[in-house]
Amino acid sequence: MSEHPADDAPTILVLNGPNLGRLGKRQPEVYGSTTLADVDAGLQRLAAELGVRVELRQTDAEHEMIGWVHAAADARQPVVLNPGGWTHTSVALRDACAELVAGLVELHVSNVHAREDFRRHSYITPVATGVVAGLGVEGYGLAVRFLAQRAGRAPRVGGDA
Ligand SMILES: O=C1C[C@@](O)(C(=O)O)C[C@@H](O)[C@@H]1O
Repeated sequence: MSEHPADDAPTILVLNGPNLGRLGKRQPEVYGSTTLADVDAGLQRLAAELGVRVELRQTDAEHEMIGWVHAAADARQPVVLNPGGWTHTSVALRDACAELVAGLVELHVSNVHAREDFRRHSYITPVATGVVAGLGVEGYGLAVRFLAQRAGRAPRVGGDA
């Protein structure tokens, strides 16, 4: 456990797509009452514990998100991505994500498989390392923990076999 990440500590990007800036007030019966600012605060505490950096961002603009993914690909950074509605619509975002090499966790706060049919198809899943869905905002921390472990910065979830 380290309070201050080392100079070479990896930065895990936590990228959020459209409407996720409204977490906390948006359909609380589906997405809960935690805001994205609350999620960020929790992730910063976790990052300090794991010895990594976490940078959380949100945008409603697809070109901005694609630019962030390109930069993450060039910098070989691990990414947690909640693509929001682009999950089900965006070939362009999937093509950008296909370039990521340091791990991509696709994350959904809600259980997309228990909702409308159109939410069951994701353009992102085939190019993701794995998917977290339906665990509420807790999923963000689990995804960060997984990517930190993958980067060699945290004990394996469940311990070493
Ligand atoms: O905006 C969102 C949020 C979501 O990605 C989730 O976090 O559960 C699920 C998507 O279907 C939806 O469009």
